[in-house]
Amino acid sequence: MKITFIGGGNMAGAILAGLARQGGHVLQVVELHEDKREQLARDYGVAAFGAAPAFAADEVVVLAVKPQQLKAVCEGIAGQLGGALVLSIAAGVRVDALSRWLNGHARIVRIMPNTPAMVGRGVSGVYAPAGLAEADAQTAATVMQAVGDVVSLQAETGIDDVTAVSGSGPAYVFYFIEAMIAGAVKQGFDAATARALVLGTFDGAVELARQSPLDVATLRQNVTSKGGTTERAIARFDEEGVKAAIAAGMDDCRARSIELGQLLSQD
Ligand SMILES: NC(=O)C1=CN([C@@H]2O[C@H](COP(=O)(O)OP(=O)(O)OC[C@H]3O[C@@H](n4cnc5c(N)ncnc54)[C@H](OP(=O)(O)O)[C@@H]3O)[C@@H](O)[C@H]2O)C=CC1
Ligand SMILES: O=C(O)[C@@H]1CCC=N1
Repeated sequence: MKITFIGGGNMAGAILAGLARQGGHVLQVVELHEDKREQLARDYGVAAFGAAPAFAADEVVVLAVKPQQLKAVCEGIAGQLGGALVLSIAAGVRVDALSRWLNGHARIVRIMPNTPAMVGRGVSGVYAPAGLAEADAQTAATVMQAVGDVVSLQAETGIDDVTAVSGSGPAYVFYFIEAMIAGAVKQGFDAATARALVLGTFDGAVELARQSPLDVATLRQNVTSKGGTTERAIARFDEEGVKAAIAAGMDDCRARSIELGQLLSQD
């Protein structure tokens, strides 16, 4: 497949890394910054341009700029799309706006990926509008399956939901990891040992949750001896409202996705 990314930032780089590792694709990127173009060409062997080339109907164009930049980008490439399949990974911006900015183009799929795509462990929500050819929906899923798991979404609002869970989710996990590393350093460990202890704990706990027939609440209870040490830690987390704060943060994330859609999909 010939796949061109418009925007060569964090998320495009993560997906390109996964696609390059899979091999078998012609990969291109259009990116404003020369240093990023050079790095992407060096790291993943992609052809990197400062301006969009002309596309053809058997190509895939991935819109990977910030939502606020999308209208200008779409209007800039509308005349040279050549009927290509367009995948948008931008938060918020809806298919109807994309189609309008792309002169009525209808081959559009929305995707909400996440950065673990970089190591082939991404999770993506994919929304293909009703009326889109099944083959196009399948192509979008196939591109994202190259870098991880794919969840098909029946409604466009599902993109907002996925954003709050897995799209932004890696940041929540890194936030928790940061907090635990800081806590380990406070216990007296040097930074490298703290990192090894914490990442090892995350790896092991996730793998155990995957492999165990038990649900995660039971796995947590199994660590928590009556009258023991974990009980104290969890009691403090509950007292401080950690679970409620996480749920509220996810609600706010989803609300921002909807808000971005409303703000940016109007023109
Ligand atoms: N980061 C993430 O974890 C995720 C991001 N997304 C979505 O992916 C999209 C990209 O996000 P992210 O990679 O983080 O953003 P970045 O800002 O890292 O990447 C976008 C890149 O595109 C460049 N750019 C801007 N305008 C153009 C243009 N006209 N032509 C070519 N390149 C251009 C930007 O330059 P400049 O910096 O100068 O503007 C920047 O280098 C967003 O819409 C976001 O919602 C979705 C899921 C997860
Ligand atoms: O923070 C953002 O807006 C993007 C979308 C999902 C993850 N990063």
